[in-house]
Amino acid sequence: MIALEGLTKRYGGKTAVDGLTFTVEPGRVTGFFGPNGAGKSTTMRMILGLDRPDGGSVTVNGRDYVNVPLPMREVGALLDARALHGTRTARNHLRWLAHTNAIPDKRVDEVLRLVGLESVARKRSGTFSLGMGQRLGIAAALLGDPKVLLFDEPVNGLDPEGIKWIRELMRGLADEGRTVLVSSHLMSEMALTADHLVVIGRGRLIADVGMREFVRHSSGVLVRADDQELLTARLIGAGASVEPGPEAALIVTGLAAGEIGKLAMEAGVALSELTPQRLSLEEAYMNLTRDSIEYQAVVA
Ligand SMILES: Nc1ncnc2c1ncn2[C@@H]1O[C@H](COP(=O)(O)OP(=O)(O)OP(=O)(O)O)[C@@H](O)[C@H]1O
Repeated sequence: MIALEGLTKRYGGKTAVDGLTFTVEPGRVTGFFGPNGAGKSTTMRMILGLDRPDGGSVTVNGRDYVNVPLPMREVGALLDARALHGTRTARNHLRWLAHTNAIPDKRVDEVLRLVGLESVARKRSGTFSLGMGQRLGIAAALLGDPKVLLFDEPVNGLDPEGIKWIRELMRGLADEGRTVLVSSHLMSEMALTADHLVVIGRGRLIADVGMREFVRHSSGVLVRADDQELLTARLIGAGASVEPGPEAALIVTGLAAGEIGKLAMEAGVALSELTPQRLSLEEAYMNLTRDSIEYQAVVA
């Protein structure tokens, strides 16, 4: 488990991470979402002890990660797959990492097999494609057989086959009871993998929600009625959320179309439209983060 408590990081006058509190639970894939510059990488670096927080705390399995004697056995991380030293072979790169973390050499061949790099194990990593580099980075993360894994934007620049492979790998790791935190700004992709979502914007927590719940909230029903005021009151009384929709319609979330129809009938309200809508996950995510996007594109 990873636990953040009021975690804060400032760079000069800028607060990159602003009082973040959440936990990342084992046995599931937690998606860590936010627009560019939201503070995802900074948070991950603080989890790994690579950056010092200016406030708050973070623990991994109840301990301060900085004080862990053999860190690779505790936490595996893929931070920047492009930051590879190209002169070593893939196998030697991993052997060196294994050696410094008291991990037996045979584990190197195991992880090379696991990530499908056996046939290029003796090639210099500098000759690797982006996808192969990503696999090597993941092999390094898995080397110490850690219970906690962090992946920062792992699918960036990968082809569909590579993306599918990473998705299945993360799923498998979570199914083995490990804690998996994966950052992305691509909701549609991560929606296929994550069971749980933590969304941040401008360094602050925006949502900490189950994927299923997020999906449920991303759908609504468009309603037009002759007495929208009365219907709105009844809907809210029944626990629904009601927002203004296009052309004076209402968008209702939290109740199914059939339940809305029944409520309207009981209230004596005539409906002229009752249409279930489904926002794409990207749209739902945009709605969540709209106010926190730092650099909005200016449309000429
Ligand atoms: N070393 C640093 N010095 C100064 N500012 C930094 C540093 N690292 C990050 N920042 C700033 O902190 C903020 C958060 O950056 P961070 O890289 O954590 O965001 P992110 O969510 O990972 O974004 P992206 O998806 O673009 O990688 C940004 O405004 C960034 O410019």
